[in-house]
Amino acid sequence: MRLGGRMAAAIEVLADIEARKRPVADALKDWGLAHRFAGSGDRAAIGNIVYDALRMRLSHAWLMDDESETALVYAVLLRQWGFTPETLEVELADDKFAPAAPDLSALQSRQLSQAPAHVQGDIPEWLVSSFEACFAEEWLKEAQAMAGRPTLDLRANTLKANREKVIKALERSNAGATRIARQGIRIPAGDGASRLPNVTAELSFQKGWFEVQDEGSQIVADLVLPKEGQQVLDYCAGGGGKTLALSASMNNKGQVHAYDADRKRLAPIIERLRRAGTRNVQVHDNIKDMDSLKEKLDIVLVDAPCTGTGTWRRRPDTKWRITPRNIEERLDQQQDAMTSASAYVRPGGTLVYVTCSVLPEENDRQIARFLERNPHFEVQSALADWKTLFGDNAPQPHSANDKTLTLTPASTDTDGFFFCKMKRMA
Ligand SMILES: C[S@@+](CC[C@H](N)C(=O)[O-])C[C@H]1O[C@@H](n2cnc3c(N)ncnc32)[C@H](O)[C@@H]1O
Repeated sequence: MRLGGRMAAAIEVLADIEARKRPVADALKDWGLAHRFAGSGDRAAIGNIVYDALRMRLSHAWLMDDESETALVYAVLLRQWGFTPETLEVELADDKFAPAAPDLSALQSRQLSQAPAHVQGDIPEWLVSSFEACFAEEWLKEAQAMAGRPTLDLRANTLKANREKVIKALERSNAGATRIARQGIRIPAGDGASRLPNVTAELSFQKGWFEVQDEGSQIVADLVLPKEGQQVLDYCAGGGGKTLALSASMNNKGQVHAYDADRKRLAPIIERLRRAGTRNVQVHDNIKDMDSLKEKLDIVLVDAPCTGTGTWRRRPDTKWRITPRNIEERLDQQQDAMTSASAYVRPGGTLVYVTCSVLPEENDRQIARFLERNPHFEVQSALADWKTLFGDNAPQPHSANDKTLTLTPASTDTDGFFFCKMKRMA
C-alpha cells in the first residue's frame, strides 16, 4: 500500500472507533482481518497514524478547524510526520486511494499558543484542575508529554539472564539500557511509519530472558525493595507484571503471594511464571486461602485499579472516554483494595500503594483518606529510597511532600505512576 491507501484505512479505523466506542487495538485488528492483503508494514503504519491522531486529537482538530477523521489524519502527516503541504501533495499526486485533502487554510494561519490551554495540552478540559493540582505551573508541559509516542521497554529477568546479555541478543532492535530502572532496556519509539520490533517472537523472550514492561512499572517494583527471604503479597497481581519483577529481585528466595479478585486477569500469570523460571511465587485465586497470612507479611503491594491516565500514550482513546464518574468508581475500589490488603501487613511491615494514574484524586488524596481511617499506618519517604537506588543523577519524579512519588513521561520519561510506601506502626 502507498501512503494514500494507508491514510484512507486510518480514517476508516478512526471512524469505527468513534462510532462504536471501541478500543483502538480491537478496531485495528478487525481492519486487518477484513483486509488480509495488507502487509505487516502497512498495518504498523496505519496503527501509527491512528494512535498519533488520537494522542493529539484536540490540538489537531483546533489547528485544522475541523474535527473530521480526514482532518485528523492530514494533521498527523503535517504536524507529526514531517510532511509539508507541498511534499504531501507530491506524495499523494497519483495515488488513487488517497483521501481528498481537507481545507488547510486554518492550519496555515493558526498558532497553537492561541488555543485554550487544555487544547494545547491535548487533555479533556475538566481535568485541567487535577493536572494543576498535581504539577502546578508544569502541568501543560506534563500534559503535552503524555501526547507523545511511548518507547518499548523491557526488563531483563535476572533469574535467567542479565541486562547486557539481553541487549546483545536484541542488537538488531537498537536496544539500550534505560536511565533509571536497574534492569530496564529500551527500544526507541521511532517516528513516522517506523515499526517496533516484535520482541516476543525472539528466542531470548521464549527462553525467559526478559519481560515486556514499561520502565515506570519496573521502577515502582524496584522501589518496593523486597529482601531475599521476605514474605510479600502482590494483592492486585493482574497478569503478574510486578509479581515477576518482585520474584526476580528476591532472587527466588522467600515467598511472593500473588492474588487478584479477577481470575481471568490472573490466568496468564501461570505461563509467565513458568517461562521466567520463578520458584518462589504462590498464586491465589480464592481470598479465603490467604486467611492464615493475615498480619504476617513483611510487604503488601496494592497495584490498585485506576483510570490509567498515566498510560494515555499507549491507550490514547481512553483519554477521551474518561468521565468524572469513572474516577468516582475507581476511588471506592481503591479504598476497598487498600483496606483489605492492609490486613495482611505484620506490625512493622510495609504497605505499598501504586496506581498508573497521575490524578491526585486517586493518589495523595486516597492516601490521606486511608490514613484517616487507619492511623496505625505512617507514610515513609520514597524519595530517600529513590536516591539510594538510582543515584543523584537519575531523573527525578514529582513529589507533593518529599515522600510519595509521581512518575511521568515529562519528568522520568516513563508512563505515569504514583508510588507510596506506608509502615504499619502497631
Ligand atoms: C493495575 S491492575 C494490576 C496490574 C498488575 N499488577 C501488573 O503489574 O501487571 C489492577 C488489578 O486489581 C484487581 N483488583 C481490583 N479490585 C481488587 C480487589 N478489591 N482485590 C484484589 N484485586 C483487585 C483488578 O482485577 C486488576 O487486575
